Amino acid sequence: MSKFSRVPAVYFILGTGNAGGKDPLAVLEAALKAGIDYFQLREKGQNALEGAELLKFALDCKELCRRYETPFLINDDLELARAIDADGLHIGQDDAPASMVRKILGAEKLLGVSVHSLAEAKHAVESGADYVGMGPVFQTSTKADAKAPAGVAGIQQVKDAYPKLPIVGIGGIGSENAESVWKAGAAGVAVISAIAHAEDVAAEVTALRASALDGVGK
Ligand SMILES: Cc1ncc(COP(=O)(O)OP(=O)(O)O)c(N)n1
Ligand SMILES: Cc1ncsc1CCOP(=O)(O)O
Ligand SMILES: [Mg+2]
Repeated sequence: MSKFSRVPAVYFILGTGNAGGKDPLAVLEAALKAGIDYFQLREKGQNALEGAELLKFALDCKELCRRYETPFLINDDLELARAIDADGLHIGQDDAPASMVRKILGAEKLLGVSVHSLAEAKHAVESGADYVGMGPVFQTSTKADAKAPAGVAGIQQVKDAYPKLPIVGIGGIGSENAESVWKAGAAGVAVISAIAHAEDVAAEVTALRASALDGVGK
C-alpha cells in the first residue's frame, strides 16, 4: 500500500480508555467497516495498557486495519511503531524532533506532526511531515492537557501557505460541527469521542464523510 493511497479525511483515533465501556476492538472494527480513512492508536491515561498487553492490543488493531486496508498509525511511541511495523507515527511538539523521527522511521512510513502555528507547520514540513494535525479546534474533554480551543483560523493560514500539505483538524469535532473545518481547508478531521461514543458508530462515520463532501473547502 503506497503511503499516499488515501487522504486522511475521516481519521479515527482510539485508545482503550476512549471506548466508553464498549469493546475497543469492536468499536474499531465498526468504524473500519463504515469506511474510516486512517486509524491512530493513542493509548494514554490512567489505565493505559503497557508492555506485552499494549503490544498485543496494537497487533490486534494492526490486523484489523490490514483487513480493511486502512493505514494504521501509532501515537507518540516510535519504538512501538517500529516493533509492529505500523504504517506510521503521529508526534506532537513535546515528542522527539520530527527530523530525527523521520530518519529512524524511514521515508516510506507516514509521519504526522501536531502544529499550532504557521511557524510550527513550516518546521514540520521541513522535517519531513506527511501531514499536520491542528487543534484543538473546539472544546474537548478527551485530552487532559489540551490547549484552549483555537477555532479554524490557523488551519486556514497554514492552508494558504502550504496548499498541498494535508491538514487534519482535531478536537471536539463531530459530524454536526465539522463543516467549518472543511471550509477552512482541512483535508481531514481527526475524531475520538464523536465516533467512539456514538450510539451508532457507522452512522457517525458516514455523517462525517457526508459533511466532507458537502464542505466548500475540500
Ligand atoms: C491527527 C492528530 N493530530 C493531533 C494530535 C495530538 O497530538 P499531541 O499534540 O502530541 O497530543 P497527544 O495526542 O499525544 O496527547 C493527534 N494525536 N493526532
Ligand atoms: C488528541 C487531541 N489533540 C488535540 S484535541 C485531542 C482530543 C480529541 O478528542 P475528541 O475528538 O474526543 O475531542
Ligand atoms: Mg503526542
